Amino acid sequence: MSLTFRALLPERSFDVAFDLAPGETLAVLGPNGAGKSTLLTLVAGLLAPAEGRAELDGKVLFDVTARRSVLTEPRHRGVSLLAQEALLFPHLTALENVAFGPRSRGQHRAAARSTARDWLDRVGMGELASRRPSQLSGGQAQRVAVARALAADPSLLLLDEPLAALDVTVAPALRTLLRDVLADRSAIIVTHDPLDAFLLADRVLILEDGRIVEAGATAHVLTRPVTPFGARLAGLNLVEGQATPAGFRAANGLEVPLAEHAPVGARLALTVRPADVAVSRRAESGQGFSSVGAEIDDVEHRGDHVRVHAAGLAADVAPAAVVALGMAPGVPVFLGFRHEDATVYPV
Ligand SMILES: Nc1ncnc2c1ncn2[C@@H]1O[C@H](COP(=O)(O)OP(=O)(O)OP(=O)(O)O)[C@@H](O)[C@H]1O
Repeated sequence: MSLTFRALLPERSFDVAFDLAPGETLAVLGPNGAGKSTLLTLVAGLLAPAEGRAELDGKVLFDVTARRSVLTEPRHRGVSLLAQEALLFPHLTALENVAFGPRSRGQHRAAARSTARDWLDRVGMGELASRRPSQLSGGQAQRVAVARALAADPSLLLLDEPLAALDVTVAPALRTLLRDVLADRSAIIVTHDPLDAFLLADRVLILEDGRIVEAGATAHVLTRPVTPFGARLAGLNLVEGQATPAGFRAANGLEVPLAEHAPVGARLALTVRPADVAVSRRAESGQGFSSVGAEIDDVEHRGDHVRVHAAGLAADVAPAAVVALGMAPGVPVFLGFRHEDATVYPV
């Protein structure tokens, strides 16, 4: 199956277009209010765009212009939605919940129950098939919900933060299950968790204010982010700057020679891992090393290290170094890194 999607919804400042290749899993990320849920509900048919067109495997999901409005009913779209909460029918058993989809698509009772049993086995819930949702844990109920979504044999699976409501002890096993069922399936997963994007998605779409600000193969976005959100996702410092005759120069005064020529004035991005940024009390720029001076904005404890923020950069240092250098907000320091640890690329 393949999806083409373009939709405009001015009252939510939503204007998004993308395609999905057969078997591809797309992760949609972005800050709160970016339009992630809006995208899913438009595909699922719970919301109509002001304008746009979407096709799934040649079937029109919606086709809306100023003059006509074609909207396929949600249940005829070939799309299943897996939400944050399992949302099972409370009065039905796990088996009956999963059989509901095949049954309403016209399968006979026995065939629908057999399909349901197969899916419950696949998600590791075969033995609890006769339980009602109130007798299941959150993780077990979500497994049943996965089985229910897939038993309907959707062309496209939509996942809305499917692991967000689960305990951290249960989420990894369900993530593994999703990785397995998504492997050869077309899916769109909305998530706040970068790990879901790393482990489940082939491609990433980052939305901000109802627009796509970054898109590409997951590995590409994680190594060459161009937005602050993308950089946070990738766990990298992102410094924007431009090409000068001397190399890369950022607004904070940071200068780095360029390995490859870039036309003067070209917009560039520099990324460097916080673990590769060193903090010192004296300027140490020189051979193969650049630094920039600033007062510390914030010092944040993070498990086995401390993250120091200054000059728009984050540096991860050992707790002992924080004490030795007397690092605290307002203290002047220099943050620097070796050129070989930084990546500079055009934006
Ligand atoms: N039911 C609604 N009616 C009107 N506007 C809405 C409605 N739901 C969301 N919006 C608006 O649409 C925009 C996109 O919201 P949406 O819920 O799609 O964002 P999101 O990326 O899913 O956010 P979150 O991460 O908080 O779930 C926001 O400006 C929001 O205020």
